[in-house]
Amino acid sequence: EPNDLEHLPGPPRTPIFGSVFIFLGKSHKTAMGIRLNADKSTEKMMYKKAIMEIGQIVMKRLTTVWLHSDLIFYNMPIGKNFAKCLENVHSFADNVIVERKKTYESVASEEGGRRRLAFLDLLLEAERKGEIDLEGIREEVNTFMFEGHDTTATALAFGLMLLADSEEVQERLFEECQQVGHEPSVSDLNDMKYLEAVIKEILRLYPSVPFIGREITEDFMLDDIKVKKGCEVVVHIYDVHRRPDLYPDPEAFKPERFLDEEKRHPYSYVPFSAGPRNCIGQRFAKLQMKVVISEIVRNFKLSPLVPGARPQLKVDLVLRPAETIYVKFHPR
Ligand code: HEM
Repeated sequence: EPNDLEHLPGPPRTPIFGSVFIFLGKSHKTAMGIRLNADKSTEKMMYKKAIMEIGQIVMKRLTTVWLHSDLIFYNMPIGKNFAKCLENVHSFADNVIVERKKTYESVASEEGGRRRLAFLDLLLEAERKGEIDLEGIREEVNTFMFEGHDTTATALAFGLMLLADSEEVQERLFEECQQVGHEPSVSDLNDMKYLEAVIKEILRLYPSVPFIGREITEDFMLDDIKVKKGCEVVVHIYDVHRRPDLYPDPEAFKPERFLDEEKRHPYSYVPFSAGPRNCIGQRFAKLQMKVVISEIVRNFKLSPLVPGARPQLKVDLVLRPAETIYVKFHPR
C-alpha cells in the first residue's frame, strides 16, 4: 500500500528493519485474519519477543553440546526461559485461534459459509471435519507466523541495503518500472525480468533461512562418504550460495547473473529449500518483495549511510544483522 511509504522517509537516515516490519504485519492479515502490527498490545509484543528469544536459545543449544541433554537443558536458566517463551507463544497462538473461531462461526452462519476464507479459517474448517486437532492448528499458526514474517522482512531489509549501495541497479529497476507506465499490477510485476533477477540475487546473498536440517531416512553415498539412516544433516544454504565455482565474484551484488539462460545445478540455488518440504509461501514472499521494492524504487532513490558497509551477521534461525542497517531515502 503506497500510503504506508509515509512511514519510510525519515531524514537523515532510516533504520530499515523497523520500517520493513510495518509493511509485513499485513501478511498475517492474509493468512490468519489478524494483523500482528495493528496495535502494540503487550500480548503481541511479548509474542514477538518470545519468538526472537526462542531463535537465540535454539541456536545456543544447537551449538553447545552439553545443552543437548533435556535433563541438563531444562534444569538450567536457559531451558527454563525457553519453556516460558514457548508458553507465551502457545498461549498467543491459542488466543488467535479462539478469536478467529468465534468470528468464523458467526460470519459463516450469517453468510451461509460463502466468503473468502483466511488460511486459519480453512484450518478451522478442517478441524470441524475432524481432519486436524487444535494442537495441529497451533503448529500451523506458529509456522506461518514465524516463516511468513521475519523471513520476508529480513530479505527486504538486506535487499534495501544492497540496492542503496548500487545506483546502477536502482536505475535499471526504475527504468523497468517506467516501461510499465503505471502502478504495476501483479501480472506486470511478475513479467518484470530485471525485478525478478534482483529478488533472486538478494536471496542468494542473504537467504533468510541460512541453513536447514534433515533426518536421513535411508543409507546413501555422498561422493565417497557413507551417510547413515537416522543421521541428521545440515544444509548450509548461505555457503552454497557463495561458492565461487557456482557464482563467480560471489560477494558482489549482480542481479545480471540471473538474467542469463546459463543452466545451473538445480540445487545450487535453494533459498526456499527444495523437494517435498520446500517453502509453501515462496510465491507470496516474492510477490511481497516485488511490491515493496518496486514501490520504493518508483518513489525514492536510496543511498547508503556508509558505502560498501556490510553488517556482521547474527547466529540465529533467520539471518539477521548484528547491527542496525541504515539507508537514506531521497524522494524522486
Ligand atoms: C523470503 C521469504 C522466505 C524464505 C527465504 C523462506 C524460506 C523457507 C525455507 C528454506 C523453508 C524450508 C524449511 C526447512 O526445510 O526446514 C521454508 C518452509 C516454509 N515456509 Fe517459507 N520462506 C519465506 C517466506 C514464507 C512465507 C511468506 C510463508 C507463508 C506465508 C512461508 C511459509 C512456509 C511454510 C509453511 C514452510 C513449511 C513447509 C513444510 O514444512 O512443508 N514462508 N521456507
